[in-house]
Amino acid sequence: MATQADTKTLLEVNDLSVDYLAANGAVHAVRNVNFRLGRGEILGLAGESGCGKSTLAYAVARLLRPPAYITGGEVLYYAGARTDGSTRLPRHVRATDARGAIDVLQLSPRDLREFRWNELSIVFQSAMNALNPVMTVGNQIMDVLATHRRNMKADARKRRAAELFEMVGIAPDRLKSYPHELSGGMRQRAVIAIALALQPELIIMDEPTTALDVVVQREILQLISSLCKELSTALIFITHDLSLLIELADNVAIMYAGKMVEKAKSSDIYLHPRHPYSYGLLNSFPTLHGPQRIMVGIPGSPPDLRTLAEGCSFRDRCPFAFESCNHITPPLSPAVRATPDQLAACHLYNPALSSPAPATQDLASGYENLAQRSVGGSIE
Ligand SMILES: Nc1ncnc2c1ncn2[C@@H]1O[C@H](COP(=O)(O)OP(=O)(O)OP(=O)(O)O)[C@@H](O)[C@H]1O
Repeated sequence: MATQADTKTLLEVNDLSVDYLAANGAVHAVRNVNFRLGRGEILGLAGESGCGKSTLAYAVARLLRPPAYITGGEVLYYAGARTDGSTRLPRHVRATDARGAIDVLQLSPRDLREFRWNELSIVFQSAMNALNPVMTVGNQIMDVLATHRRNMKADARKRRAAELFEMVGIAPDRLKSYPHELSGGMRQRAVIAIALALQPELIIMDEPTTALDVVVQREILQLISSLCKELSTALIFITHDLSLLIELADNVAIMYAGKMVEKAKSSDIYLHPRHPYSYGLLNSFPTLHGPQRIMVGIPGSPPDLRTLAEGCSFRDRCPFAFESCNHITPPLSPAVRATPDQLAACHLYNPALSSPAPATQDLASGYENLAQRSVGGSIE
């Protein structure tokens, strides 16, 4: 748990759970998730569709609406002073608990607004289509500044808008353009400029580039990650492009059935994924660099999130599942000694239940055997 002395932690999520209360039963979309995000850290969230990535990201920003309900846990935010010594939150919002944290889930609606605008920016999947079509993009940026930086004079707002456009690689004379006069890539860059306008400490991006072609997607994501590095802004981002995620994020968290099943440095996940699901996911994408692997998809599909029992949720699709996986839920914990920061929720790394821990090659062989059995028509 972070303490006041731990100045590197920006966000700490403890035991967070979210349900969607649907007519046919509660969907347990996020289940007891724990993670910590450092200042300026880029964390990529990956996992198949429906595994709870967006729900987790929106829960952290407290953006969920019914039928979604946060059923447990806490989201702690360590505001701290910025590198320039300033702090933007009003004094009463900064009021901290003994650990020096703001409990985001307990903020009043007014304080939450202050928190969101000053500390956090969110870029949604279709953000570039959410720009106001009857207002120039320049005026949209200046509007944000006028509303939230009341002391800023009109000239300074103009200068700041031009500076932001330059930062995201658009010529400042395009500030006079209306959204329809900009290409998709430029509109997305304008959205990023707006997200950066108030110098947030944390940006959350949910598939920010899905509507763009792959070349522009890559450019935009590279721009986002280099700006975050330059400005020491922390970023949580979700994209289906796992190879890009690994390239741009410092750390990657893999989600499955509402749980975080692996979290590690990008390079560790890439070179030696520990959780069989992470291995399967990585292997579903062709890679240009790094170790050659035979591509084998993960058989089956994710479980119904309304009827989850104890045990590992991945067991029915896992080539390595054994007895304990059926009834003991594996905790997210260090997998092997060589990479202590690499956490995996898998019994294969628990010496009390299974030994020895598998190497990446063993994971590969397990999937290959499964594929061969499947081709031979003998898969159970
Ligand atoms: N309004 C809703 N009512 C009921 N269930 C929902 C609702 N919204 C999402 N869910 C369910 O919650 C689970 C998690 O969804 P979520 O969108 O967070 O996953 P995701 O990993 O972000 O998926 P994607 O990559 O497709 O965006 C899914 O099973 C989904 O069907």
